[in-house]
Amino acid sequence: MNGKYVIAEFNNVKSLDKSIIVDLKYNTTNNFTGKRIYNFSQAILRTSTAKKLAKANAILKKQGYIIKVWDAYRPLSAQQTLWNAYPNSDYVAKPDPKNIRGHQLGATVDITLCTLDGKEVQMQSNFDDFSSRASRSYKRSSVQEKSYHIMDKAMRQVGFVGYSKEWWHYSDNNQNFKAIQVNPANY
Ligand SMILES: C[C@@H](N)C(=O)N[C@H](C)C(=O)O
Ligand SMILES: [Zn+2]
Repeated sequence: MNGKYVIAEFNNVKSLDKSIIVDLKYNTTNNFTGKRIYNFSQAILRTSTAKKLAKANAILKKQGYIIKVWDAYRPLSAQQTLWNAYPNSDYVAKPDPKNIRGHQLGATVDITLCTLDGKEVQMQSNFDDFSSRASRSYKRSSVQEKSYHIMDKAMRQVGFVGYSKEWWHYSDNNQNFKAIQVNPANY
């Protein structure tokens, strides 16, 4: 990324709560494309969205859990690469420069839950399992149901809305942000 990217009203989630675990899957080849999609390791979000995530993490910590972030702000170019790899709007939002939203706005985050020692809890599917297994209405086992509800309740409590087809995908209920391309490495 180059000079057209500017610092704006974004925050690195770890600067608000360093206990949040960040493991950006698209900064690795361990994602559904098998390719590295971008080259930064910072999870950044709109400042007010990041504050909500930190609040959810504080709620979860009292219950013995920590949030792990798999993806946060996603540049438009990255969204295009994901769309090219899997052009199915049920599972990947089709990028539209005239209608920037969700990850590309920095107001959406992909997460899972870990225990306080950093181990992922059992969820109903892997990240980016683009099948009915990922659906919020999937019939979960009792262990999966417990983890899902603990995470979902905390996220809803602070103002996130879960996407029906992907249990890991949460959008801030405020998406009223001016679209801007930034370089997460600057945060
Ligand atoms: C690609 C997947 N992790 C995801 O975030 N999907 C939604 C629909 C999106 O692309 O915004
Ligand atoms: Zn997502």
